[in-house]
Amino acid sequence: MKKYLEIWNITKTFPTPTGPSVVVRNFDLNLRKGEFLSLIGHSGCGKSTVLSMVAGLSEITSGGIVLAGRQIQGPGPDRGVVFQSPCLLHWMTALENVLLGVEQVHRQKSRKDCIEIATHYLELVGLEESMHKKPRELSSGMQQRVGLARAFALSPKMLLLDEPFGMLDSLTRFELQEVLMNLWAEDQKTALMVTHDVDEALFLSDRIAMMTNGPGARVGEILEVPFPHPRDRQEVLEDPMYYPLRERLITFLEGQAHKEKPAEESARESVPEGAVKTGRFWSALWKGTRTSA
Ligand SMILES: Nc1ncnc2c1ncn2[C@@H]1O[C@H](COP(=O)(O)OP(=O)(O)OP(=O)(O)O)[C@@H](O)[C@H]1O
Repeated sequence: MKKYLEIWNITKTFPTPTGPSVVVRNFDLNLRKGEFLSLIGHSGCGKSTVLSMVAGLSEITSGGIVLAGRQIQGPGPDRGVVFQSPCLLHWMTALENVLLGVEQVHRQKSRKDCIEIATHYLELVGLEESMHKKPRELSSGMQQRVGLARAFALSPKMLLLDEPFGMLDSLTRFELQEVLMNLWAEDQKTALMVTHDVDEALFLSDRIAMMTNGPGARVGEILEVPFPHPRDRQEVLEDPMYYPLRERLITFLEGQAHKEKPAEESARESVPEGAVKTGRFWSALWKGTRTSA
């Protein structure tokens, strides 16, 4: 496989009052150009930590990350990041929020051209009627559409999505999964997404990397998702491969839930106050067929 993103043997240690806490250890993962890969695992295993190292927002303790042949050494416009909350500037309209990044990335382009780019992506996410509204006039789903448009409009080399629909209700989440799929179909951006939702991962991804539980988490297994693009949700759900693939994900995660931590690591694991994550994943998993946090 030709590697576009190479996460090579990374370890991340956080200092804590009771000693260093190793969140991920010897973590390897490669993505090819244009691939959509989801990272799935239990709450607190280190998914967001990995994503923020790729975003350049968190330092790597050891190992390295290379994107398109260049080592990542900090944040940069070559990576568009979408978080759970879009964090829009409240005094600017949707268009101005998108334009801000576009003008910074395309400094050589005229304002008119930049407006065209921003408008194009806002139209793609279905906000042609609302692009002159301010965030407070938009629903949370519409705000996240602006967040997606903003990330794609930067023309980044890759997209990093950290539970982008985690705060939305199911119907809005489905709608936005379609929006993301359409954006991705137009641009074929290499994408790394963190999610708790196995159905979301199966609908959107080419591959799903399953993380072991921390401390010292790494990729335990990788699942190929064979459904052809463009995908239609109903067709995906009716595909005879769908439930066996879903079962494989759940079996892996269930296996991790029952695995004991190595005594040495258990003793060293320390969760600082305020950084504790809840066990939302598993309570949600067994409450219904859908597995989202
Ligand atoms: N700045 C920090 N200092 C110390 N420990 C941290 C810090 N940030 C994260 N951690 C710890 O690292 C571990 C992994 O956190 P992370 O947010 O990456 O997990 P996650 O898999 O994304 O969880 P969730 O699915 O609940 O969002 C957790 O135990 C967390 O408490």
